[in-house]
Amino acid sequence: MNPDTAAVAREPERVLIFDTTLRDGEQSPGATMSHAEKLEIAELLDEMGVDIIEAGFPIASEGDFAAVSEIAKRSKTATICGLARANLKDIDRCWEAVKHAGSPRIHTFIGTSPLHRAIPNLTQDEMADRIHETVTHARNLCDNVQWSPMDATRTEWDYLKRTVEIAIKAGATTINIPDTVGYTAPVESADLIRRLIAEVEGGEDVIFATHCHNDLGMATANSLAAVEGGARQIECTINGLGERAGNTALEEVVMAMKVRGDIIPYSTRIDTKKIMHISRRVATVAGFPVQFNKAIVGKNAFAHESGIHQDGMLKNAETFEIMRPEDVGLSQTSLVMGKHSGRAALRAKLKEMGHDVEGNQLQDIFVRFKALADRKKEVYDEDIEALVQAQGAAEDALELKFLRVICGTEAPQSADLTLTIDGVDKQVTAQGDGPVDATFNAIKALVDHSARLQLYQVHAVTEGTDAQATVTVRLEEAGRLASGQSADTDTVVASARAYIAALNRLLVKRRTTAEGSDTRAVSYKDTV
Ligand SMILES: CC(=O)SCCNC(=O)CCNC(=O)[C@H](O)C(C)(C)COP(=O)(O)OP(=O)(O)OC[C@H]1O[C@@H](n2cnc3c(N)ncnc32)[C@H](O)[C@@H]1OP(=O)(O)O
Ligand SMILES: CC(C)C(=O)C(=O)O
Ligand SMILES: [Mg+2]
Repeated sequence: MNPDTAAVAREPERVLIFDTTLRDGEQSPGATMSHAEKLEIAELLDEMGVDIIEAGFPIASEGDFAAVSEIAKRSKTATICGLARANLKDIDRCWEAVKHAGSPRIHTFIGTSPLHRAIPNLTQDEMADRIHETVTHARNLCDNVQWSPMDATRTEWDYLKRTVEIAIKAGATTINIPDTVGYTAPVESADLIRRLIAEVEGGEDVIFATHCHNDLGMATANSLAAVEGGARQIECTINGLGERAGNTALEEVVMAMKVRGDIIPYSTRIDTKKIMHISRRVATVAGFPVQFNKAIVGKNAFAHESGIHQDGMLKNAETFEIMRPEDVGLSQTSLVMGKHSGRAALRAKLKEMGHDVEGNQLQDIFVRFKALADRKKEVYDEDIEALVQAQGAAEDALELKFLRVICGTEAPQSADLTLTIDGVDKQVTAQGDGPVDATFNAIKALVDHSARLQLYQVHAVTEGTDAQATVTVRLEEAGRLASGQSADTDTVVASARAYIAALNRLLVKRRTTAEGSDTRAVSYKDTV
């Protein structure tokens, strides 16, 4: 008895996890992985507790052969499997690669449905003979042989039954039932496996496996239904990588069995805490980013933005989460700050960032946070820090009321500015060499001063074209330095606010200077 058959015989409720990220996953257009990347992913799969790793298709290329051989040599506990077509040359090549593993497996297949039988142009009898010959050959090389009738779910029942019986008699130890084109549905998936186990001669002596594709978005449901029908091996890939719409996602079936053990009472050997890391590695090396709302591993799978959800999460995480993020290897749930967030989440976020704010101060930051969130998709920690730092501007003598800048290829650029100066609105239009220069000239036109611009610095604090720009301005006047900082999705607005903040500080410094000898340094112009 090979180790996989023995494991299922020992524990009837055990489901073997067969990962084919490196074979079917790599067949996704553009997902090719390098030799070193394949070794890394195989090592992670082995450490995570995957039972069988389908490492490649050894006849396909020298590179595939080398990767499967090396993965076999390095394997620790996982069975290492290679794919082979229904011919002796493919099977020999496959065995040459997998034989180095502590536990090797040969997986051979042929398309049994009418559409697939037409490709090699074989009659049913000729194909039956081919299956007998190739599975016998594989079994003479290896005691762990998997056979797959490709496109099983579109194969006539009588012919499927006949071919499965031939494969079992020839020595196959696992019979995989592929839903190659993602055509089946859960009820049918369960019934097919149940019927095969009940009606196929020798059906109770082999492991039945399910290999689903996601063309109709039912791969996970179909795989779990097959298990319900008696399958004890699920074939899957990390992140659901694979041909067309992909294969069954490993993380989905494993977590479904873990979370809903009450109605899906099967177990796996997977260390689920390793899921997130391997998901990210596969996404990176395959160059296939995970969609944000992908179950289990998507960026938003444990993220909450709406105020009611965030409030509930802060009170009891179980209100809106059925899994603990730690169970899949995430450190914590993320409260995403955005236009749907409320005060409870903002207070918690500020506290996490070291700002214990309540009452009016919280309200003030909340109002500006909402205004920012209306203009920006996501408000990051750095954005909130910038809001906290910019607090207190309301008490300043100078306040930006309105700014419109005309800029583009035709110089000169001009700024139309209204400042509230000690409660009175003053307006001016000024020109300059670029939008920022025009804006600063407009400020100077309203607030006459002799301060020198010592520093003007712009940083995009977060990513994307809607990122907030943080602008820092430092002014120097009669040996006194004053800095201002502001953040806004509009760089020119942030520049104006930072300049005005620096001027406000300069005013305060001037007022607190004992002699008051340079009161002329900053004065307001009566421009209307
Ligand atoms: C559903 C699945 O995922 S099946 C696996 C699909 N994966 C891949 O195809 C990836 C690796 N494939 C390859 O690198 C290449 O296709 C190779 C090396 C296997 C074969 O390359 P080529 O010899 O140039 O053949 P080509 O790819 O053009 O056509 C496939 C051949 O395999 C035959 N074939 C396909 N499946 C089987 C099978 N299970 N058993 C026997 N022959 C098969 C086809 O009939 C065709 O044969 P023909 O050339 O005599 O008409
Ligand atoms: C090779 C087989 C098992 C396959 O990937 C499929 O049928 O989808
Ligand atoms: Mg497949």
